[in-house]
Amino acid sequence: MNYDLNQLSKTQQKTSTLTGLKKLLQLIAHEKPTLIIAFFIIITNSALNLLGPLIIGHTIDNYVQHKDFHGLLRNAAILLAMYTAALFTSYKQTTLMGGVGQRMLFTLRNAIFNKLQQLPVAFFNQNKAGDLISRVNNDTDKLNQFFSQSLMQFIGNISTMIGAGIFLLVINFELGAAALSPSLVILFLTLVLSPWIKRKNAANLKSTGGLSAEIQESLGNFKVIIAFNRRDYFRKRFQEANNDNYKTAIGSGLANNVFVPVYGLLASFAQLIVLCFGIHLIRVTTGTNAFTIGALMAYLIYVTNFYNPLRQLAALWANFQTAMAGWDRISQILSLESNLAVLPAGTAENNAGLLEFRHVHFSYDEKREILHDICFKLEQGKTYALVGPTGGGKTTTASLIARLYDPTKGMVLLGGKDIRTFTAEERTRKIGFILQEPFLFTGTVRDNILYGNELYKDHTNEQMEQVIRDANLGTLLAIFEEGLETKVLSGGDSISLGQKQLIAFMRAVLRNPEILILDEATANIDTITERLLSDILDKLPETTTRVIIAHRLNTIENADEIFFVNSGEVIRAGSFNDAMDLLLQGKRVS
Ligand SMILES: Nc1ncnc2c1ncn2[C@@H]1O[C@H](COP(=O)(O)OP(=O)(O)OP(=O)(O)O)[C@@H](O)[C@H]1O
Repeated sequence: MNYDLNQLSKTQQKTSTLTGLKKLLQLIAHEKPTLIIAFFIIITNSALNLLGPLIIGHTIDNYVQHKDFHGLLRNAAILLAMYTAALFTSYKQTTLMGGVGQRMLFTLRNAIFNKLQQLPVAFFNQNKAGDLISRVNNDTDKLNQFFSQSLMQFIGNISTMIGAGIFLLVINFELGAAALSPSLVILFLTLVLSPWIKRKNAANLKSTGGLSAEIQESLGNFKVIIAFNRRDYFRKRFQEANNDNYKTAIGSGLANNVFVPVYGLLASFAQLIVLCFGIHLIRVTTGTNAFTIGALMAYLIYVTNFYNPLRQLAALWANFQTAMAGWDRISQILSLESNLAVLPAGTAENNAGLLEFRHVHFSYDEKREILHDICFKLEQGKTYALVGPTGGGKTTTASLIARLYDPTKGMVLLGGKDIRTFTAEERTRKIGFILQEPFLFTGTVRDNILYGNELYKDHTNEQMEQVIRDANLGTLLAIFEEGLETKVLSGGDSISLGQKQLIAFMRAVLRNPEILILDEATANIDTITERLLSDILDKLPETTTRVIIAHRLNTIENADEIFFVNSGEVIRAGSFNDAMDLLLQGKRVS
């Protein structure tokens, strides 16, 4: 299954703005009461602002022209009260929507992070961490900016525009229609150019993700870069990514602002129409139908009330398109499903052994099959060794035992049942995997040993030390100067690689798994400590099955059975000497 977010099929990648918006609104469905209150507040705000020009027109015609100072003062007081109320509603709306935006950001980041936790290893093989970080941080923030700052302005501006439009048409239909006609050009341009604007913003977000991936890669590998003096190479790669980001940022900036001058021009044009047509109407109309100077003033203000929000909408529309482009990138993650689904529980087969590979085929991608038609069984309590040349497929075989991947064909059975019927919790309780490159989290040795192990989480350090001694791991813990409280930094740079492997070893053994897989788990450990580990392995419960991958043959001397893994085949090597022969000759015995 393809998990590369930057190579998704066109249909997976492209969602229309409307579908995207609908999905997004589902995410904030629980905010409905707040949104409704905010909506009414904004409508009130627009209504208060829209009544202003009517009162001003009325004041000019009835009080200013007749020099009625009392009437003028009364209307001025009404206007002051209305504008103060508008200020209050505007403030209230900002605080309400700011809260919605932040809560949405919080929910969204949680949703993405939870989804990332559910996705299979293949997803992380195919995507760069930097790009994922950019999606979780940068793209969600674009949505937050739109929801907390722009959405209500958006609604407010639209309602002000609609209100102003209605007033313009009701007071004098012909003049109103003439004043509104330039806005049709804007509507047309908006409809035509929106997909282009969204595309430009999507390209910019993608290149920001690429830039973030580049930074992450060079920071994560700084030792290699310094050791090989490859600073120039990474500087060049960063410059290219930065250059790309710069170009796409210019492109999106241009697209986002392309409307602004056009809006300004059309707004001035509309005012000119109102002025000319209005003066003409004042000249030609008389009596009760007379078009007054007050009406013309009100008209000019309504035209401003109509076109100013329209101009602001240009900027808001760009925010909206950026938010939608960000949302597309986020929903690409949210819509992915793990291909490691749990199947309904079935009945266990008899005589299936503890673990069985039944005609298993596997490939990481469509290009090359790594394992071909593999069949073997592992029995309870036995020790198995996987040996073979580098790149032969040992780690891949072990990864399939632990269900980090599913076979592309065939089946892996655990306790006689399809391994896919076990939940992740059940599976990880039964199978412990010490990876070739153990990863440690920032915290202490204790935090890392207890990672994913709920059993001892409430134990005090003294109780934990006793548990560790009982599991024959006391000598390993003694290697750490401050014992359980020894500090560990993410990536584990504060301790040696061998020490990391010891922590990973303790972590796996304390879970007391039915199958313990050690993938080169002693590769970085001195001979004396290695012997310690070997003793600990010997003292594991008799029922524990051990699967050991090792390049150093002395570590597999005591294995009950040795498998030779090479070129997509896993075959029984027979005795230790046969395995030696196979390794030395690079071929198998028949
Ligand atoms: N994530 C991956 N994506 C694509 N191909 C992979 C991936 N991991 C391993 N491979 C390929 O699969 C083949 C088997 O790799 P594997 O890691 O299983 O070998 P190995 O026997 O464990 O090697 P080593 O002794 O060096 O650890 C190799 O050709 C490797 O290039």
